[in-house]
Amino acid sequence: FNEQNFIFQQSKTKDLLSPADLIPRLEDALGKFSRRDAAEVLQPVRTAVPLQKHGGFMGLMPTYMEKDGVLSTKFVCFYKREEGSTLPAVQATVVLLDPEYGNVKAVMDGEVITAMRTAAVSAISAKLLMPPQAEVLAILGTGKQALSHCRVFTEMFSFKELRVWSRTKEGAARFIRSIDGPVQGCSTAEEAVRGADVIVTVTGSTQPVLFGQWVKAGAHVAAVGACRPDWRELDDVLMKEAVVYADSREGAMLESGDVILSGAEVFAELGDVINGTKAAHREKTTVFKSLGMGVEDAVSAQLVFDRWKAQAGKF
Ligand SMILES: NC(=O)c1ccc[n+]([C@@H]2O[C@H](COP(=O)([O-])OP(=O)(O)OC[C@H]3O[C@@H](n4cnc5c(N)ncnc54)[C@H](O)[C@@H]3O)[C@@H](O)[C@H]2O)c1
Ligand SMILES: O=C(O)[C@@H]1CCCCN1
Repeated sequence: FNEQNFIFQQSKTKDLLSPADLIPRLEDALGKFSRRDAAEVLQPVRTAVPLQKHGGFMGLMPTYMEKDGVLSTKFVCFYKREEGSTLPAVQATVVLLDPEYGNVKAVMDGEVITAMRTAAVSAISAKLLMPPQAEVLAILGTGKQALSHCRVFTEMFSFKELRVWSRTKEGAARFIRSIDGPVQGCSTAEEAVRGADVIVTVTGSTQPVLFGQWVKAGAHVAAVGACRPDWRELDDVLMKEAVVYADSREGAMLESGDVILSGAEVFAELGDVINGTKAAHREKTTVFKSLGMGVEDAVSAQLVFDRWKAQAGKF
């Protein structure tokens, strides 16, 4: 393994991935995961190794899809960042292997994959769970995930109004400069979410930033941050009032402070809704608790690899 072509840097993954191509593959992968058929998807809950000295974790996210012949793992480091910090909260690398021989097929920058697949899965949750005729989208947080969610959600849906909130003025200003199209910067999270039909929480917060009393009945919340058992983004009121969906039930029970500490029940996985085995309660307030799964990285990395092979006329 020393051929340069097999290292996919950020610019390459960016060129080769698009939400339109990725979304059907992610829907298929979420459905397969929820069937718990070991020949379709083997994906243990992520192993998180604490990096105590640096306020972070290294997550290992292996996945094997026997029928599809896909074997991969992501290494992801994520950190609790203090206000004003300009360091990234998340850094990731995805390794794609040959399941028959165990050799490495490709090493890919994981930043674009993580940003796009996470936003695409949130968009799938909104497609399934948001109220009909949703008009207002609110995003809490203005980092990388906020930008990718904004891109994917505006590509997939036609909201009439987009609002954003950041804990810092600079964060909101940077976000507003980075995107095309109108967006309303809000000075409080409450102002951003009051009356919103869809709310995306993409902050590095470890305390609730979204409170049930602000959320319109019937709204859909895609909750993407707070991925440790003692970290929160949502309060108990919201967790208890909403119908809660997760990407992985086991993941949510082990990793999500919002689920564990509120005592809320996970009603279904997104894959159960895709498979038609659980209902999509669009008429109720819904929360999709996203923690991120290796199988999402596996199909994204495979897509990058397939597109590259097709372009390069390889094999
Ligand atoms: N579910 C998933 O699959 C998945 C994937 C990637 C990232 N994440 C999580 O999403 C979150 C955002 O990731 P990112 O890559 O966009 O990070 P980022 O560092 O680019 O952005 C983080 C944003 O959160 C804000 N923030 C940080 N602490 C806050 C606080 N205490 N209160 C309010 N806002 C705060 C920052 O100002 C910034 O706007 C992180 O929690 C990350 O762990 C989840
Ligand atoms: O699935 C992921 O890639 C992310 C990384 C950061 C923490 C939460 N999960």
